[in-house]
Amino acid sequence: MTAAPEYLTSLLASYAREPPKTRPFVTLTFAQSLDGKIAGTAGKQLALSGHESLVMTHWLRTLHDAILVGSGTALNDDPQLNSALAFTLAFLSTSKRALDYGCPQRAKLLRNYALGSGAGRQPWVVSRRDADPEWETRRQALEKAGARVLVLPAELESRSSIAALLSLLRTEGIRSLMVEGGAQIITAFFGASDTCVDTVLITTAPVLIGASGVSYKVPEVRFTSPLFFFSPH
Ligand SMILES: NC(=O)C1=CN([C@@H]2O[C@H](COP(=O)(O)OP(=O)(O)OC[C@H]3O[C@@H](n4cnc5c(N)ncnc54)[C@H](OP(=O)(O)O)[C@@H]3O)[C@@H](O)[C@H]2O)C=CC1
Ligand SMILES: Nc1nc(O)c(N)c(N[C@@H]2O[C@H](COP(=O)(O)O)[C@@H](O)[C@H]2O)n1
Repeated sequence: MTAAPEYLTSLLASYAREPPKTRPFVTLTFAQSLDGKIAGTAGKQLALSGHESLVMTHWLRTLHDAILVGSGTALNDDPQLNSALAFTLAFLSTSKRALDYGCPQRAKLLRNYALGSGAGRQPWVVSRRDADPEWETRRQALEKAGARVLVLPAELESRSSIAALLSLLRTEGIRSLMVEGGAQIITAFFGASDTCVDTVLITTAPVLIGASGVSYKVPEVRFTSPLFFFSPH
């Protein structure tokens, strides 16, 4: 397929407009089981999406300026976040733990970038500055390995972490953001007090995982954006 499917381009048609001044357009999208689990016991990565859904996810990656995952997902899954179809740009997290993601032998995002073959763009890591001297050492190591570390500016510290993060990304020229997870990040976006999600797209797989699986929460149902479910998987 050489062009994105019409159902996705029409879903995201409004993203062609100028995004809000304080944030990019945001698509929250992930795959879950019938009992609402996004991963197995102890975070075991699960292939919940089937072929059709993965094609959709890869197209979605090409239709956004950037992809966000939490440091938990980055460290647990070591994802590629690229696409069989085009380039993507990735963010990892908003905190210090993500600075552990600095070993190019292990980190697929850094390896993709280092290959310079068009397989991936430079990963960005968003972090809060930390007084611990170790923070600076880890920042330098991660940048040496090929990432760009963005530090949340002090003036944004008083805002909720999601609003501050989105504001920073907008300032950096990101007009559309695809948020893939994991559980804490999904919960934080569902729970953010400011409206910050434009589209929610959930793939539901016809499987049950059980109580030991990883699940997200919807802290309060104040969410007004339309929900889309992708069931054929
Ligand atoms: N099925 C699917 O579609 C997907 C499944 N997954 C699964 O999800 C699991 C990982 O989920 P989880 O462990 O919850 O990790 P997350 O990927 O949600 O990352 C959690 C980390 O993100 C940072 N974070 C969380 N909330 C905020 C916030 N409000 N502001 C700033 N930073 C925040 C923190 O980083 P720090 O600790 O560094 O401060 C936190 O530890 C994995 O098992 C993975 O396989 C992941 C993506 C998609
Ligand atoms: N759409 C979707 N379906 C699933 O079944 C999944 N497990 C995920 N996980 C997300 O995709 C990342 C892995 O991507 P790569 O294949 O390495 O590019 C993983 O980290 C989750 O963000 N997504």
